Amino acid sequence: MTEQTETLTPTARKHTALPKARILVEALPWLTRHHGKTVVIKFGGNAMIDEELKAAFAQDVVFLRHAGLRPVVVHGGGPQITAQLDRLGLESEFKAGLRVTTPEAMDVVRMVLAGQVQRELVGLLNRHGPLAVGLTGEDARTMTATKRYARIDGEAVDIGRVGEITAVDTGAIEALLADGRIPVVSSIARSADDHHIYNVNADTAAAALAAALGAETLMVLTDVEGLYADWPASDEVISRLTVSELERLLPELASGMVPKMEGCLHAVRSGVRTARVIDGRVQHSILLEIFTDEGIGTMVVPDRGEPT
Ligand SMILES: Nc1ncnc2c1ncn2[C@@H]1O[C@H](COP(=O)(O)OP(=O)(O)O)[C@@H](O)[C@H]1O
Ligand SMILES: CC(=O)N[C@@H](CCC(=O)OP(=O)(O)O)C(=O)O
Repeated sequence: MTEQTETLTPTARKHTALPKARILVEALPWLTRHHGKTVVIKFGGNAMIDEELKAAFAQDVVFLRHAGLRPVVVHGGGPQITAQLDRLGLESEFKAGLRVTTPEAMDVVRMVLAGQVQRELVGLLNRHGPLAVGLTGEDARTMTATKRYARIDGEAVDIGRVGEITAVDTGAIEALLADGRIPVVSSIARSADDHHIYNVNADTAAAALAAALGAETLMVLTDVEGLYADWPASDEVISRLTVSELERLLPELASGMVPKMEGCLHAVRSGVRTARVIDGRVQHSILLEIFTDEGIGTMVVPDRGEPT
Protein backbone atom coordinates (compact mmCIF):
# COMPACT_ATOMS: atom_id res chain seq x y z
CA MET A 1 0.00 0.00 0.00
CA THR A 2 2.71 2.45 1.05
CA GLU A 3 4.85 1.43 -1.89
CA GLN A 4 1.98 2.04 -4.28
CA THR A 5 1.29 5.50 -2.86
CA GLU A 6 4.94 6.46 -3.19
CA THR A 7 4.97 5.63 -6.90
CA LEU A 8 1.79 7.61 -7.72
CA THR A 9 2.13 10.66 -9.95
CA PRO A 10 0.93 13.97 -8.46
CA THR A 11 -2.28 13.79 -10.56
CA ALA A 12 -3.08 10.27 -9.39
CA ARG A 13 -2.42 11.33 -5.81
CA LYS A 14 -4.98 14.11 -6.17
CA HIS A 15 -7.53 11.55 -7.32
CA THR A 16 -7.01 9.27 -4.34
CA ALA A 17 -7.53 12.25 -2.03
CA LEU A 18 -10.77 13.27 -3.78
CA PRO A 19 -13.21 11.21 -1.66
CA LYS A 20 -11.81 12.84 1.47
CA ALA A 21 -12.26 16.29 -0.06
CA ARG A 22 -15.83 15.37 -1.01
CA ILE A 23 -16.64 14.39 2.56
CA LEU A 24 -15.31 17.72 3.80
CA VAL A 25 -17.21 19.69 1.17
CA GLU A 26 -20.44 17.80 1.88
CA ALA A 27 -20.23 19.12 5.44
CA LEU A 28 -20.12 22.74 4.20
CA PRO A 29 -23.87 23.50 4.38
CA TRP A 30 -23.97 22.14 7.93
CA LEU A 31 -20.87 24.07 8.92
CA THR A 32 -22.47 27.26 7.60
CA ARG A 33 -25.76 26.55 9.33
CA HIS A 34 -24.31 25.73 12.73
CA HIS A 35 -21.51 28.29 12.86
CA GLY A 36 -21.53 30.19 16.15
CA LYS A 37 -24.48 28.16 17.49
CA THR A 38 -24.64 26.71 20.99
CA VAL A 39 -25.14 22.96 21.30
CA VAL A 40 -25.82 21.39 24.69
CA ILE A 41 -24.76 17.76 24.78
CA LYS A 42 -25.81 15.44 27.58
CA PHE A 43 -23.48 12.51 28.03
CA GLY A 44 -25.07 9.69 30.03
CA GLY A 45 -23.42 7.52 32.59
CA ASN A 46 -24.08 4.34 30.61
CA ALA A 47 -22.17 5.53 27.52
CA MET A 48 -19.31 6.50 29.82
CA ILE A 49 -18.46 2.94 30.73
CA ASP A 50 -16.63 2.27 27.44
CA GLU A 51 -13.14 3.81 27.05
CA GLU A 52 -13.23 4.02 23.23
CA LEU A 53 -16.64 5.69 23.26
CA LYS A 54 -15.44 8.24 25.78
CA ALA A 55 -12.40 9.10 23.65
CA ALA A 56 -14.55 9.36 20.48
CA PHE A 57 -17.02 11.57 22.37
CA ALA A 58 -14.18 13.93 23.35
CA GLN A 59 -12.95 14.05 19.73
CA ASP A 60 -16.43 14.93 18.48
CA VAL A 61 -16.92 17.71 21.00
CA VAL A 62 -13.50 19.22 20.22
CA PHE A 63 -14.30 18.90 16.50
CA LEU A 64 -17.52 20.88 17.00
CA ARG A 65 -15.60 23.56 18.85
CA HIS A 66 -12.99 23.85 16.09
CA ALA A 67 -15.75 23.86 13.47
CA GLY A 68 -17.07 27.08 15.03
CA LEU A 69 -19.90 25.76 17.22
CA ARG A 70 -20.15 26.42 20.95
CA PRO A 71 -20.53 23.01 22.65
CA VAL A 72 -21.55 22.75 26.31
CA VAL A 73 -21.30 19.30 27.93
CA VAL A 74 -23.64 18.25 30.74
CA HIS A 75 -22.79 14.86 32.16
CA GLY A 76 -24.55 12.19 34.19
CA GLY A 77 -22.97 9.38 36.13
CA GLY A 78 -25.80 7.28 37.55
CA PRO A 79 -23.93 3.93 37.26
CA GLN A 80 -20.76 5.46 38.73
CA ILE A 81 -22.69 6.88 41.71
CA THR A 82 -24.36 3.52 42.28
CA ALA A 83 -20.96 1.75 42.19
CA GLN A 84 -19.48 4.13 44.75
CA LEU A 85 -22.52 3.84 47.05
CA ASP A 86 -22.13 0.06 46.78
CA ARG A 87 -18.48 0.26 47.78
CA LEU A 88 -19.50 2.25 50.83
CA GLY A 89 -22.19 -0.29 51.68
CA LEU A 90 -25.00 2.18 50.90
CA GLU A 91 -28.09 1.12 49.01
CA SER A 92 -29.31 2.76 45.78
CA GLU A 93 -33.02 3.24 45.52
CA PHE A 94 -34.88 4.96 42.68
CA LYS A 95 -38.41 6.30 42.81
CA ALA A 96 -40.07 7.43 39.56
CA GLY A 97 -36.61 7.29 37.93
CA LEU A 98 -34.99 9.57 40.54
CA ARG A 99 -32.37 8.52 43.08
CA VAL A 100 -33.55 8.70 46.70
CA THR A 101 -30.81 11.01 47.98
CA THR A 102 -30.11 11.15 51.72
CA PRO A 103 -27.66 13.85 52.90
CA GLU A 104 -25.03 11.08 53.15
CA ALA A 105 -25.74 9.93 49.58
CA MET A 106 -25.61 13.57 48.42
CA ASP A 107 -21.97 13.74 49.54
CA VAL A 108 -21.26 10.69 47.41
CA VAL A 109 -23.16 12.12 44.40
CA ARG A 110 -21.12 15.32 44.56
CA MET A 111 -17.85 13.45 45.05
CA VAL A 112 -18.48 11.13 42.09
CA LEU A 113 -19.94 13.68 39.65
CA ALA A 114 -17.68 16.66 40.36
CA GLY A 115 -14.60 14.81 41.59
CA GLN A 116 -14.49 11.80 39.30
CA VAL A 117 -16.73 11.80 36.21
CA GLN A 118 -16.37 15.50 35.41
CA ARG A 119 -12.59 15.41 36.00
CA GLU A 120 -12.24 12.49 33.64
CA LEU A 121 -14.22 14.20 30.85
CA VAL A 122 -12.26 17.42 31.31
CA GLY A 123 -9.03 15.41 31.02
CA LEU A 124 -10.18 13.62 27.86
CA LEU A 125 -11.20 16.88 26.19
CA ASN A 126 -8.00 18.65 27.22
CA ARG A 127 -5.87 16.01 25.51
CA HIS A 128 -6.73 18.07 22.42
CA GLY A 129 -5.84 21.48 23.85
CA PRO A 130 -6.57 23.83 26.76
CA LEU A 131 -10.31 23.81 26.15
CA ALA A 132 -12.45 22.19 28.82
CA VAL A 133 -13.34 23.80 32.15
CA GLY A 134 -15.44 21.86 34.66
CA LEU A 135 -18.07 23.33 36.93
CA THR A 136 -21.17 22.26 38.81
CA GLY A 137 -24.44 24.15 39.12
CA GLU A 138 -23.08 25.47 42.42
CA ASP A 139 -20.38 27.51 40.66
CA ALA A 140 -21.30 31.15 40.08
CA ARG A 141 -24.89 30.18 41.00
CA THR A 142 -25.29 28.52 37.63
CA MET A 143 -28.21 26.30 38.73
CA THR A 144 -30.57 26.95 41.63
CA ALA A 145 -33.06 24.31 42.70
CA THR A 146 -35.83 23.64 45.14
CA LYS A 147 -36.81 20.30 46.62
CA ARG A 148 -38.42 17.94 44.14
CA TYR A 149 -40.88 15.23 45.11
CA ALA A 150 -41.40 12.04 43.13
CA ARG A 151 -44.93 11.59 41.73
CA ILE A 152 -46.12 8.07 42.43
CA ASP A 153 -49.77 7.21 41.70
CA GLY A 154 -50.61 10.89 41.97
CA GLU A 155 -48.92 11.21 45.40
CA ALA A 156 -45.92 13.44 46.11
CA VAL A 157 -43.24 11.22 47.71
CA ASP A 158 -40.24 12.65 49.62
CA ILE A 159 -37.00 11.46 48.00
CA GLY A 160 -34.55 13.61 49.95
CA ARG A 161 -32.08 15.99 48.39
CA VAL A 162 -33.39 15.78 44.84
CA GLY A 163 -33.76 19.13 43.16
CA GLU A 164 -36.01 20.78 40.63
CA ILE A 165 -34.30 23.67 38.84
CA THR A 166 -35.90 27.04 39.51
CA ALA A 167 -33.28 29.38 38.06
CA VAL A 168 -30.29 29.27 35.76
CA ASP A 169 -27.59 31.94 35.66
CA THR A 170 -25.74 31.45 32.40
CA GLY A 171 -23.08 34.10 33.14
CA ALA A 172 -20.18 31.76 33.91
CA ILE A 173 -20.97 29.45 30.98
CA GLU A 174 -21.33 32.37 28.55
CA ALA A 175 -18.00 33.79 29.73
CA LEU A 176 -16.29 30.44 29.17
CA LEU A 177 -17.85 30.12 25.71
CA ALA A 178 -16.80 33.65 24.81
CA ASP A 179 -13.27 32.67 25.82
CA GLY A 180 -13.39 29.68 23.47
CA ARG A 181 -13.63 27.09 26.27
CA ILE A 182 -15.84 24.04 26.52
CA PRO A 183 -17.85 24.11 29.78
CA VAL A 184 -18.37 20.65 31.34
CA VAL A 185 -21.23 20.85 33.82
CA SER A 186 -22.11 18.39 36.61
CA SER A 187 -25.81 18.12 37.44
CA ILE A 188 -25.70 19.50 40.98
CA ALA A 189 -27.62 22.62 41.98
CA ARG A 190 -27.44 25.01 44.92
CA SER A 191 -30.40 25.84 47.16
CA ALA A 192 -31.56 29.46 46.97
CA ASP A 193 -30.15 30.15 50.46
CA ASP A 194 -26.87 28.29 49.73
CA HIS A 195 -27.38 26.12 52.83
CA HIS A 196 -27.31 22.86 50.93
CA ILE A 197 -27.13 21.33 47.49
CA TYR A 198 -29.41 19.18 45.37
CA ASN A 199 -28.98 16.15 43.16
CA VAL A 200 -30.54 16.94 39.76
CA ASN A 201 -31.23 14.38 37.05
CA ALA A 202 -28.65 15.12 34.34
CA ASP A 203 -31.18 15.08 31.47
CA THR A 204 -33.26 17.67 33.29
CA ALA A 205 -30.17 19.80 33.99
CA ALA A 206 -29.07 19.65 30.33
CA ALA A 207 -32.54 20.71 29.13
CA ALA A 208 -32.72 23.61 31.61
CA LEU A 209 -29.29 24.84 30.50
CA ALA A 210 -30.15 24.50 26.80
CA ALA A 211 -33.31 26.53 27.36
CA ALA A 212 -31.55 29.23 29.40
CA LEU A 213 -28.66 29.50 26.93
CA GLY A 214 -31.05 29.76 23.97
CA ALA A 215 -29.15 26.84 22.45
CA GLU A 216 -29.78 25.79 18.89
CA THR A 217 -29.71 22.09 19.75
CA LEU A 218 -30.03 19.85 22.77
CA MET A 219 -28.45 16.47 22.12
CA VAL A 220 -29.03 13.68 24.62
CA LEU A 221 -26.75 10.67 24.21
CA THR A 222 -28.07 7.45 25.63
CA ASP A 223 -27.77 3.67 25.44
CA VAL A 224 -30.59 3.00 22.97
CA GLU A 225 -31.13 4.07 19.35
CA GLY A 226 -33.66 6.73 20.27
CA LEU A 227 -37.26 6.83 21.43
CA TYR A 228 -38.93 3.53 20.61
CA ALA A 229 -42.56 3.77 19.50
CA ASP A 230 -43.84 0.84 21.51
CA TRP A 231 -41.10 -0.06 23.97
CA PRO A 232 -40.36 -2.79 25.04
CA ALA A 233 -42.67 -4.60 22.58
CA SER A 234 -40.95 -3.14 19.52
CA ASP A 235 -37.69 -1.39 18.71
CA GLU A 236 -39.02 0.83 15.96
CA VAL A 237 -37.44 4.25 16.48
CA ILE A 238 -39.58 7.39 16.14
CA SER A 239 -37.29 9.51 14.00
CA ARG A 240 -39.14 12.82 14.29
CA LEU A 241 -41.99 14.18 16.39
CA THR A 242 -43.45 17.56 17.24
CA VAL A 243 -43.76 18.87 20.77
CA SER A 244 -47.54 18.31 20.71
CA GLU A 245 -47.08 14.71 19.60
CA LEU A 246 -44.49 14.24 22.34
CA GLU A 247 -46.77 15.76 24.95
CA ARG A 248 -49.47 13.21 24.08
CA LEU A 249 -46.93 10.37 24.28
CA LEU A 250 -45.31 11.34 27.60
CA PRO A 251 -47.79 9.69 30.00
CA GLU A 252 -47.16 6.32 28.30
CA LEU A 253 -43.37 6.40 28.59
CA ALA A 254 -41.35 4.20 30.96
CA SER A 255 -38.97 5.70 33.50
CA GLY A 256 -35.56 5.93 31.73
CA MET A 257 -37.00 7.95 28.85
CA VAL A 258 -39.23 10.21 30.93
CA PRO A 259 -36.64 12.80 32.06
CA LYS A 260 -35.06 12.78 28.58
CA MET A 261 -38.31 13.38 26.72
CA GLU A 262 -39.63 15.85 29.33
CA GLY A 263 -36.32 17.67 28.92
CA CYS A 264 -36.63 17.71 25.11
CA LEU A 265 -40.18 19.02 25.42
CA HIS A 266 -39.15 21.78 27.83
CA ALA A 267 -36.16 22.78 25.70
CA VAL A 268 -38.08 23.02 22.40
CA ARG A 269 -41.02 24.79 24.05
CA SER A 270 -38.48 27.30 25.42
CA GLY A 271 -37.07 28.07 21.97
CA VAL A 272 -34.36 25.47 21.42
CA ARG A 273 -34.68 24.65 17.70
CA THR A 274 -34.30 20.88 17.93
CA ALA A 275 -33.82 18.38 20.74
CA ARG A 276 -32.46 14.98 19.83
CA VAL A 277 -32.04 11.68 21.61
CA ILE A 278 -29.27 9.71 19.95
CA ASP A 279 -27.39 6.47 20.42
CA GLY A 280 -24.27 7.14 22.47
CA ARG A 281 -23.07 3.58 21.74
CA VAL A 282 -22.39 4.52 18.11
CA GLN A 283 -18.94 6.05 17.76
CA HIS A 284 -19.01 9.64 16.45
CA SER A 285 -22.81 9.77 16.63
CA ILE A 286 -22.56 13.50 17.41
CA LEU A 287 -20.73 14.25 14.14
CA LEU A 288 -23.18 12.14 12.15
CA GLU A 289 -26.05 14.03 13.70
CA ILE A 290 -24.64 17.52 13.18
CA PHE A 291 -22.79 17.28 9.87
CA THR A 292 -24.75 14.82 7.75
CA ASP A 293 -28.36 14.27 6.77
CA GLU A 294 -28.08 10.70 7.98
CA GLY A 295 -29.32 11.87 11.38
CA ILE A 296 -29.82 8.97 13.71
CA GLY A 297 -32.15 8.74 16.68
CA THR A 298 -35.18 10.83 17.58
CA MET A 299 -35.63 14.52 16.79
CA VAL A 300 -38.16 16.74 18.59
CA VAL A 301 -39.22 19.82 16.64
CA PRO A 302 -41.60 22.72 17.27
CA ASP A 303 -45.21 22.31 16.10
CA ARG A 304 -44.91 24.90 13.39
CA GLY A 305 -41.91 25.74 11.27
CA GLU A 306 -39.80 22.84 10.18
CA PRO A 307 -36.21 23.21 11.33
CA THR A 308 -33.89 23.44 8.35
N1 LIG B 1 -39.86 4.30 24.75
C1 LIG B 1 -38.60 4.00 25.05
N2 LIG B 1 -37.66 4.01 24.08
C2 LIG B 1 -36.36 3.76 24.36
N3 LIG B 1 -35.91 3.45 25.60
C3 LIG B 1 -36.78 3.40 26.62
C4 LIG B 1 -38.16 3.70 26.39
N4 LIG B 1 -38.77 3.63 27.59
C5 LIG B 1 -37.85 3.31 28.50
N5 LIG B 1 -36.64 3.17 27.94
C6 LIG B 1 -35.41 2.85 28.70
O1 LIG B 1 -34.69 4.05 28.93
C7 LIG B 1 -33.30 3.74 28.98
C8 LIG B 1 -32.45 5.00 28.83
O2 LIG B 1 -32.48 5.74 30.03
P1 LIG B 1 -31.30 5.67 31.13
O3 LIG B 1 -31.04 4.26 31.49
O4 LIG B 1 -31.68 6.62 32.21
O5 LIG B 1 -30.06 6.20 30.26
P2 LIG B 1 -28.82 7.21 30.51
O6 LIG B 1 -27.84 6.57 31.41
O7 LIG B 1 -28.30 7.40 29.11
O8 LIG B 1 -29.40 8.49 31.07
C9 LIG B 1 -33.16 2.72 27.88
O9 LIG B 1 -32.01 1.92 28.02
C10 LIG B 1 -34.46 1.90 27.99
O10 LIG B 1 -34.25 0.82 28.84
C1 LIG C 1 -31.94 12.74 40.94
C2 LIG C 1 -31.12 11.75 40.19
O1 LIG C 1 -31.59 10.63 39.94
N1 LIG C 1 -29.88 12.12 39.82
C3 LIG C 1 -28.98 11.29 39.07
C4 LIG C 1 -27.84 12.17 38.61
C5 LIG C 1 -26.91 11.52 37.63
C6 LIG C 1 -27.59 11.16 36.31
O2 LIG C 1 -28.65 11.64 35.95
O3 LIG C 1 -26.86 10.27 35.55
P1 LIG C 1 -27.30 9.49 34.21
O4 LIG C 1 -27.55 10.53 33.19
O5 LIG C 1 -26.09 8.67 33.94
O6 LIG C 1 -28.53 8.67 34.52
C7 LIG C 1 -28.43 10.12 39.97
O7 LIG C 1 -28.23 10.32 41.15
O8 LIG C 1 -28.19 9.03 39.40
